[in-house]
Amino acid sequence: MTQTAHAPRFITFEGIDGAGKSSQIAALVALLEARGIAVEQTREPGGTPLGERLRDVLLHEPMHLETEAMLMFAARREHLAARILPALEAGRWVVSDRFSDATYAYQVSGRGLAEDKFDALERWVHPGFQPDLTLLFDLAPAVAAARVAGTGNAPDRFERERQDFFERVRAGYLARAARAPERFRVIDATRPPEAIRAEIEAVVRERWFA
Ligand SMILES: Nc1ncnc2c1ncn2[C@@H]1O[C@H](COP(=O)(O)OP(=O)(O)OP(=O)(O)O)[C@@H](O)[C@H]1O
Ligand SMILES: Cc1cn([C@H]2C[C@H](O)[C@@H](COP(=O)(O)O)O2)c(=O)[nH]c1=O
Repeated sequence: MTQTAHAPRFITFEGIDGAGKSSQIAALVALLEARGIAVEQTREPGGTPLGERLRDVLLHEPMHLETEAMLMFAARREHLAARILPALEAGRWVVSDRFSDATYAYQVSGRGLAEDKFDALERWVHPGFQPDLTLLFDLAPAVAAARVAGTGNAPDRFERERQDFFERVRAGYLARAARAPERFRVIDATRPPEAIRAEIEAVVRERWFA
């Protein structure tokens, strides 16, 4: 396995559905690996065998909002225990497509989960632990929806939500980013992929390789 001289970092990608995270995650992982850094690429909900089963339920079965929030955090608890924390302890960087900011944006802001219930779950599942860097892909829901439609894939339970839902999710993400500006980098996701890739490379270089 590749060894790294750098302290391992936990980097997350966030944004509404269709924001364009997937290909940028692959580019960042390739960039880090080219520097000799061992990287664990993962996603939420998911990232473990149990988490992937919960993902299937979460993306396709209708359920009560609090059930949805608790299942997101149940999958996350498993993800932390089985994947994220062991990787960081072993010196590997972790790049995750979504983490708890998604629960804040989708369940609290999007669906109206009580904020104190979110806070309690977050404190329970990962007290004092947050990503080192969160790249928030920001764009108008109409643009993101056109991208999702363009993939030709059958939309899941979240992707079928209306535009006003995604307006609230977007606002929730931006509010959370404003409360932790040192952790977040808000990316203008309307730009061409190459411009976004260059910005992410610059952010990572400035923070850890300058
Ligand atoms: N910067 C971009 N400009 C235009 N189209 C893009 C851009 N980035 C990605 N796309 C296209 O938009 C679609 C969605 O991209 P992608 O799957 O990367 O989004 P995502 O954020 O991972 O979505 P989800 O959260 O729904 O999985 C894909 O067809 C992709 O090719
Ligand atoms: C972690 C997390 C995710 N979601 C939603 C957001 C997306 O619509 C799906 C995951 O699909 P993706 O293709 O991997 O983006 O789940 C959520 O509502 N709450 C969460 O905590």
